[in-house]
Amino acid sequence: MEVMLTVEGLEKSFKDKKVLKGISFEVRKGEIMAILGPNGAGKSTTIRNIMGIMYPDKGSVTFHQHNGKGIPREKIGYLPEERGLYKNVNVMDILLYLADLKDYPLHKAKERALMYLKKFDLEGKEKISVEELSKGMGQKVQFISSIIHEPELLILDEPFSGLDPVSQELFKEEIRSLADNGTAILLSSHQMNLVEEMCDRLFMIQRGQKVIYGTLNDVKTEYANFKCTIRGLNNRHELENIPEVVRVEDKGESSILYLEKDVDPGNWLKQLPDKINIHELNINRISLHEIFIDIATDKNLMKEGSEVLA
Ligand SMILES: Nc1ncnc2c1ncn2[C@@H]1O[C@H](COP(=O)(O)OP(=O)(O)OP(=O)(O)O)[C@@H](O)[C@H]1O
Repeated sequence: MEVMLTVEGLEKSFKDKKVLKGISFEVRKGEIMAILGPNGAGKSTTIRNIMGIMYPDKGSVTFHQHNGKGIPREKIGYLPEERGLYKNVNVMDILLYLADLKDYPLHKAKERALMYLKKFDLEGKEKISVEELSKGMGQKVQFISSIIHEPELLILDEPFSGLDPVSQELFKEEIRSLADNGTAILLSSHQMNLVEEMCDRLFMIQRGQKVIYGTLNDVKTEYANFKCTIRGLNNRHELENIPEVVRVEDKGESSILYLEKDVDPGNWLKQLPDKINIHELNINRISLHEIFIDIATDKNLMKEGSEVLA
């Protein structure tokens, strides 16, 4: 797949604090690349450096063959973490104004604005002033403003925050459909369930450094060992002594058994001791949410220095 954006060796310090310590990744045409990490990890700083809101101390950002100040910004759409549109302007005017700033033809912008307002349940709201919109409605308008000019690269910083579940679904579907139509998407979000459902590849930062980079499948195969949830009263010690169990978490009447990497769940089940009390049993791979918590809290299911590369 064609590479749209290349981020190479980004380093950034604020005063004497180094916030980015050599961040490198790429975003390809038609894919959703998630950028993940705990609060303060450096996601928004990375995005701001890509957007030219600030410039890195070291490293480069290349969009197609352009870099630095030569990047054609009209081909990029950006939904910043900080929400905010001009307040006393009506919805259509602000959308047309922002499309015009990207040199997008007015008649096409108007058509697309009406189409998207309808899609996001804002039909008939084009004449009302932005300050009359609810927070979620405002966010929908801001999202529309980031895609109205048909950008080739779309950068979304926390697009789902503050949205109700129905609106989250609408955003999710639209983002997926943009990617399917060729837009390269860089998505930062803390909603791991949504990321897991949507993204093709992911890049995880911890303290300004890469900890994971790869396809969702690779990451799950590499880090997401199986876990077995058993409902039934059991002695923790006995559960811990079952072969290939790494750790056991007690949840009252149920226990979660985390299994070693590369365990074949079918074979593992066959050798469960008879004395284990089982009312219900589930085997699943660890979710992205759990992988994230493990890394962010330094519990580390991962081995030192291991990484997945696309
Ligand atoms: N303008 C700034 N001046 C000084 N420090 C900053 C500035 N912007 C960010 N930082 C610091 O850089 C680090 C990374 O911040 P950043 O906003 O990139 O994190 P983030 O991963 O986006 O976090 P969150 O999930 O909380 O949005 C933090 O320690 C933050 O305090």
